[in-house]
Amino acid sequence: QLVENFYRSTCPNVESIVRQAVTNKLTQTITTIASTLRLFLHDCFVEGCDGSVLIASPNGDAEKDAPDNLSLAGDGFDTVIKAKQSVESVCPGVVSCADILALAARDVVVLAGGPSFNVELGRRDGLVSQASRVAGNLPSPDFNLNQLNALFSRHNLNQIDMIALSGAHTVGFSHCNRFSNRLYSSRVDPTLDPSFAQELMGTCPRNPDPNVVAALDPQTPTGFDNLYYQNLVAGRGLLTSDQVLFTDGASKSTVIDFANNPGNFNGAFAAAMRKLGRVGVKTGNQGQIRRDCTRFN
Ligand code: HEM
Ligand SMILES: [Ca+2]
Ligand SMILES: [Ca+2]
Repeated sequence: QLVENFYRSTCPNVESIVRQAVTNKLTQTITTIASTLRLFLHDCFVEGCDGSVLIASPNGDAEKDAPDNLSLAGDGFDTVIKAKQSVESVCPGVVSCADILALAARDVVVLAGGPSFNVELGRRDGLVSQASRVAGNLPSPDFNLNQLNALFSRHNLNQIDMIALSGAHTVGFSHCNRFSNRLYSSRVDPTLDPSFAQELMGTCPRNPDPNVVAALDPQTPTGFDNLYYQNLVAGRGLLTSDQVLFTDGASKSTVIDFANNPGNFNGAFAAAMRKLGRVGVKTGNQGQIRRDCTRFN
C-alpha cells in the first residue's frame, strides 16, 4: 500500500524539508528526540498511523487528552507542526501529517546516532480522534511479556519487533509514578539491581513532585545506542515492562543478542519501525490531507 518516494512528483523535497525542520527543532531542545519517537508509537497504536494523536479539541476530548497521552511531551507535537508548516509553504495540501510524523520519527533516531532506514509514505490523515478510544490500546509499564506480545501482535508486530521497538527507551525519561511500585511495595522489586534501586529512590522519593523524571537509559539518555539492552542484562531496566524482557526466559536471548551486537539491534529496530509505520494506515481516498495537523479540514 505505502511506497517509498510517494511524493516524488508532488513534493520531491519533502524528506529534506522535514529533516531540516527536525534538525532546527533539535538545536532548540534535545527532548525533541524522545518526544517525537514516542509520539509515533502513540499515533500508530490508536486508529493506526494517521495523525489522530495530533488533533487538538477545544472540549478536551481528543486522543491527546486521554490519560495515557497526557505525559506526551509538547515538543513532539511541536516538531510535527513546525515540519508541516515548512512543507506546506513548498507543497501545500499534499503531504499528510501522518507521513510527516513517520519521517520525523526516523529523523530523530538518525540525529541521535541510531540507524537510518527508508520510510514508506502515502498515509492519509484520519478523521477520528477521541479520548475515549485510547484505553487498552497502549502498552502499560507494568505489562508482562505475554501482555506485551498480545498487544503488539494485534498490529502484526512479533516478539522480536516488540523487543527491538522497546529499544526506543534508549532515549528519554519516565515520570516516577510509572515505576515507583517497583521501589515502594512490600519489598523492592527483586529483578532491580540494588544499587540502581537506591539511585532511583534518591530521584523518586515516596511522594515525589509529579514533574520529576528518571532517565530510561541513564548512561546515554539522548544517544540512540544499544545500552538499553546492556542495562537490562545488568538489572537496570527502569520500567517493569523493560526489565521483564530480560527476566522472562522466552525473550532473554534476544535481549542478550541486542546487548552484544549493536548491528543486530539496529537492523531489527529499522525493520520494526517500518512495520510499525504500516499499522492501520489509510491510503487512496480514505481520510484527508490535513492542512493544519491539529484540526480536521
Ligand atoms: C513495550 C511497551 C512500552 C511501554 C510499556 C512503554 C511505556 C512507556 C512509559 C511509561 C514511558 C514514560 C512516560 C512518562 O512518564 O513520561 C515511556 C517513555 C517513552 N517511550 Fe515507551 N513504552 C513502550 C514502548 C515504546 C515504543 C515501541 C516506543 C517507540 C518506538 C517508545 C518510545 C518511548 C520514548 C522515546 C519515551 C521517552 C519519552 C520522553 O522522554 O519524552 N516506547 N514509555
Ligand atoms: Ca493514530
Ligand atoms: Ca541511550
